[in-house]
Amino acid sequence: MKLQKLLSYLHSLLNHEGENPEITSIENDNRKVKDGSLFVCIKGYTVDGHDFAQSAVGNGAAAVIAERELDLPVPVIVVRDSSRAMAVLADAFYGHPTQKLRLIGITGTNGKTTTSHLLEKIFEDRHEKTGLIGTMYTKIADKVYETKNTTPDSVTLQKAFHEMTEAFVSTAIMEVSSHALELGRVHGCDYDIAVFTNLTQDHLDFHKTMDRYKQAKSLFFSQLGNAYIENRPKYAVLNADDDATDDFIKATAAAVVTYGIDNEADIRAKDLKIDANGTSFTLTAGKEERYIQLKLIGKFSVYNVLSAISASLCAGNDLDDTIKSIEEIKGVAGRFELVTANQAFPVIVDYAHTPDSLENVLKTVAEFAEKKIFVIVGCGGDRDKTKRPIMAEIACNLATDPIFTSDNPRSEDAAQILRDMEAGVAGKEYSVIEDRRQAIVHAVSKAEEGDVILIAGKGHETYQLVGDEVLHFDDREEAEKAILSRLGSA
Ligand SMILES: CC(=O)N[C@H]1[C@@H](OP(=O)(O)OP(=O)(O)OC[C@H]2O[C@@H](n3ccc(=O)[nH]c3=O)[C@H](O)[C@@H]2O)O[C@H](CO)[C@@H](O)[C@@H]1O[C@H](C)C(=O)N[C@@H](C)C(=O)N[C@H](CCC(=O)O)C(=O)O
Ligand SMILES: Nc1ncnc2c1ncn2[C@@H]1O[C@H](COP(=O)(O)OP(=O)(O)OP(=O)(O)O)[C@@H](O)[C@H]1O
Ligand SMILES: N[C@H](CCC[C@H](N)C(=O)O)C(=O)O
Ligand SMILES: [Mg+2]
Repeated sequence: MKLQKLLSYLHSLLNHEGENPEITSIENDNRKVKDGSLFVCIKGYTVDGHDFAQSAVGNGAAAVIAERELDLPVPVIVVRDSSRAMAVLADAFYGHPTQKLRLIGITGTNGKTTTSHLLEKIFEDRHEKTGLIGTMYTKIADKVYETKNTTPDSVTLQKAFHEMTEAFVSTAIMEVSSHALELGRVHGCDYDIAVFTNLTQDHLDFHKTMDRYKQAKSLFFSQLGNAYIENRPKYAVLNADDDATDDFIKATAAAVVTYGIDNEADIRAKDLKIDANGTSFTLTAGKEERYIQLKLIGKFSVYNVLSAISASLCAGNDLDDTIKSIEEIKGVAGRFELVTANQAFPVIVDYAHTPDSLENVLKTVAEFAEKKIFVIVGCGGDRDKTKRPIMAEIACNLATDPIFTSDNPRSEDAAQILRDMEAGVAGKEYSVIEDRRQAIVHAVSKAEEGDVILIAGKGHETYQLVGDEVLHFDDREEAEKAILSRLGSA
């Protein structure tokens, strides 16, 4: 696409006329620039992309988008906010791909990955080709790509959508993080259905206050279509049991569908029965009523199922087909995943890394644990420090044997993170075993029939981030090794 054509999408009052090279790609990393790239300079949290503009030109950049004038031998287009300009340009460069897809976005503190996988199953059972973008990976039809962020930057995102349209994907499902909303990564995405799971504490290192965190989430609903087009309805699917929903109802012009358990809702679950093998409940959807039996465990799973059913109905799917798909789902990797190696007690690996998710998952474990509950839990480095003492307190209140350990210390000192956790539990009973492998071995060696071990925080992760190193580490593998070693030496 020609530079001038691309720039016309910025709708800028400033005159950008001038040279008009052919643009071959949009890049914000000078190391990815090739001949004809448009290089976008982004002032990041670590470095300033403007410092790499010269090198980008050296690598072949045909033009540069920047937030200030730069002395370069190629056209430099100055914009107010280069991240936002990048989103506009990426959407245009890739031919507005989300207008050609049914796009379902999911935001909320917990449950995004789980809900996205429930929806993926529902649409795949309808024989649709699907795309999925989220924490675990980006999946385009049958191809799976590694991802760095839950919601990637706008260029990576639009490129993925473009590839989806080329692969005849009809429904794309994606997690929309609050960081992405705040930083404009999803500008240009034309969502058809926007789902809200819940809002509880996390990411205060980034958003500073819960109110600002809520405002970031609110952007998702306020940016959802503000026109009423026949045959192109827009839906906001909201959790009636979460206080933030009232604000999102006010923020959106889209049709609102609510789901819930405790409060009145369009799609509601009642008579929940939860045990170690699954969960059952009665669903009401308007005048329809169905008995549903899930292999998924816990009240929080029912919320994810309700939001997925609601989104599916908004997409026009049949209720009974949707329920059939949901009832078949065994689980999502690293979410309440059982490690079984013939041991006498359940060992569960779960991705709870926020106060609310830890509380939910421990309360669920308490519903079927007959004796002790061991929880192995840590808190990530370079992340919200204020959640550390709270998570430690929840672990001590809801488990008999809490063990604090490391979870991706990143640039921080692992021992200091543990001290931050301990600040919340003075006088309570707990152990500290910094080495996560040893913490798992310890719990496995102590547990007996009737006990439950919960290994929280890393779920599907296959690494431990220590400093700049990515060390292979998988809770599921470690638990299995520890169990086999105990059984072998018994
Ligand atoms: C705080 C944050 O969101 N950071 C994101 C940001 O990184 P940054 O600001 O540090 O970038 P930077 O390294 O300063 O670079 C600035 C610019 O210079 C460019 N550069 C940099 C170096 C170089 O040699 N050449 C070069 O051109 C970079 O490409 C970039 O355009 O831009 C990067 C590229 O898009 C992101 O990968 C990175 O996410 C980091 C990895 C991250 O950890 N983000 C977390 C906080 C996050 O976004 N999490 C949410 C999910 C949270 C949840 O729901 O649980 C997510 O959506 O992933
Ligand atoms: N609806 C829910 N409400 C509260 N907690 C939940 C809910 N769904 C899942 N959880 C808990 O949160 C953990 C993370 O779930 P999931 O990965 O689906 O969330 P996420 O929103 O994608 O998280 P992230 O933002 O880190 O990607 C689960 O392992 C479980 O402990
Ligand atoms: N998306 C979350 C994942 C946290 C996972 C946990 N293991 C940690 O490292 O804190 C984050 O980046 O904050
Ligand atoms: Mg996720």
